[in-house]
Amino acid sequence: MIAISDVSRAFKGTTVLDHLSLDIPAGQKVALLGPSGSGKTTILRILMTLETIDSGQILIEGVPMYDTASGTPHLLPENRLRPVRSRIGMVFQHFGLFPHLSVLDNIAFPQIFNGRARKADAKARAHDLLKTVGLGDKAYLLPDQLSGGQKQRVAIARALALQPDILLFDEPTSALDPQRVSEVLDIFNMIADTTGTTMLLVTHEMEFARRFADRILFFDHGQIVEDGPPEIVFTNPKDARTRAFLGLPSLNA
Ligand SMILES: Nc1ncnc2c1ncn2[C@@H]1O[C@H](COP(=O)(O)OP(=O)(O)OP(=O)(O)O)[C@@H](O)[C@H]1O
Repeated sequence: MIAISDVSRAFKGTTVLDHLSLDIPAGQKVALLGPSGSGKTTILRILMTLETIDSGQILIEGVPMYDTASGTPHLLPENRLRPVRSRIGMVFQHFGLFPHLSVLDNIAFPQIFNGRARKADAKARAHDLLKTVGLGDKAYLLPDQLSGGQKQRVAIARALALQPDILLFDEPTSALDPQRVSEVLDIFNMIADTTGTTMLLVTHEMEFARRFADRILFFDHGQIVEDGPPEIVFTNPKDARTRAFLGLPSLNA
């Protein structure tokens, strides 16, 4: 369970997240949609502790990320954050693979670096994960020898290697052609079905969101203005901003 309570964040005086509250139960598949600059990526970066909050609190499985005793939230020290952080993995838009390491080592390295596995076990697990994402025969290639869709799958396998409870994706399909998009969708659904991982995805692709998510959050100016299952949010949203974004007529028209 992710519990985001009354979180605000401003950059240079501009509010990017505005008293945002949101609970995400374990195992949910959530797509974050909305106009550019509405705060979608910022919330993922905050969950990854790549960014901090100005006010509010975030709990991951009941464990706080911030000390709020002084009134201002301070990120907890590294040793206390580690159990929270180890539950969350992120797949970045441009994959973030190490170009000089083989595909196999890209997946094995974080496990070794994080002290999760010895070299031989990490490599064995990397082989298994490569098979899972359909790249069993690409283990010894370098990332640059793969297509965009294949790199994306390696990045997913690498995130899965650390067995996160929560996986975050920032525009996972933006670098892919339509056929690859559908392959990635299949893999996402397979991960959700077989591991029960909570998945949060920022995307501009409505069709991908519709086919992937069981919950759609529509952001506007750092607030959630629509929250519901895809069959409702895409066909009959309540909020005027969501309707305008989706090209639907106003309810008052
Ligand atoms: N570290 C930062 N420093 C200054 N401004 C930032 C920083 N991070 C984000 N912003 C600004 O905050 C706003 C929200 O950014 P964010 O990336 O969360 O939007 P988004 O909804 O994900 O947009 P997009 O759909 O274009 O990716 C933007 O105006 C962005 O320029």
